[in-house]
Amino acid sequence: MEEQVYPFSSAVRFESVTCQIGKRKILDRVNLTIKRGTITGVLGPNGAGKTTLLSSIIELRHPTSGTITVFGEKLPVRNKKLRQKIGVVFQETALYDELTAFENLSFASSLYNVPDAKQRIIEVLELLSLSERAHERVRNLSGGMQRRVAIARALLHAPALLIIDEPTLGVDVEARHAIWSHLRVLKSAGTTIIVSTNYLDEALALCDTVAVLRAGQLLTCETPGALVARAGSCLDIECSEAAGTAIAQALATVDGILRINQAPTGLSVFLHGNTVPDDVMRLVLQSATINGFRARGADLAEVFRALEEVSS
Ligand SMILES: Nc1ncnc2c1ncn2[C@@H]1O[C@H](COP(=O)(O)OP(=O)(O)OP(=O)(O)O)[C@@H](O)[C@H]1O
Repeated sequence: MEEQVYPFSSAVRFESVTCQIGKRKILDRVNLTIKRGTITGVLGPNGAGKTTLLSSIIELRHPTSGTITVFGEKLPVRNKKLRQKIGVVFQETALYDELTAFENLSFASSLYNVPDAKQRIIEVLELLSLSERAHERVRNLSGGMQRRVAIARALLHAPALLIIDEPTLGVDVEARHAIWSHLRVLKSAGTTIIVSTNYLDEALALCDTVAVLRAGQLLTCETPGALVARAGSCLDIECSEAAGTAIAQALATVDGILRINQAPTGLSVFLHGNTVPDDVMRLVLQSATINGFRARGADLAEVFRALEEVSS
């Protein structure tokens, strides 16, 4: 894929980056530019290479070939200055369960020599809406709150770039929204954020740009809206197999229909972003009797299928 060129200066730039283990390419000639002050989602199924991509920015993985530039410095770098600009939250929160949120942050700030630590801890707890629970043991906090404590810890040294592997993995819906909202606030304060995710709704809700990885290859890098528009919206129609065949025939030549997937229990009709579902439903009802239908956005698997159709 052609590299996306942005008018703004970049926080991170991957140029033809390949990470190979044995014969296997975990990342395969990835070209990607991440703008400063944006939230970029790295989206892909399990094993796509998301964690490897994030780890390579902090030099836990080293490319076999290609170049990674972070805030203008080419990796590998030998000074600690660059590392101090980056905060990282990986899937394991690695908090001390028996310590309070405040004590966890206090311990971390002593390790990283955070200046004016107490004040900064109060600030980050406030930022993540954790002040009221600051003196409770971490093991008594919900999964979502523990995740927020981990994010607070990564922010202690006020990093310009925050990298989070699966920010809302295993947290409930309410906590997901709270985390997204905190990340948006951080972005508006100028922090560049990179998150990996398996969830399309997370990418839609949170990200300015989505880099889609599959088997180590960057399939595309675009806005979440553009990504979803590729797969369009979908009408799931419940009907008999015979009715499904009749509907598929009736819709075969209709403009604005991307594709039709037929199954014995009905069919899924994928519509172009501009197509009005009600117009299509009128044609459906004229051509056969159905048991029911629902309109929905495309899911991640369908977005991948749409991308595969373009690249094949
Ligand atoms: N050290 C290693 N040795 C061999 N294979 C590895 C190693 N590290 C990663 N892999 C493989 O590389 C692929 C990409 O791994 P990675 O963890 O980057 O994917 P991911 O997209 O983050 O997956 P997940 O969503 O499951 O976290 C996987 O198939 C993984 O098994």
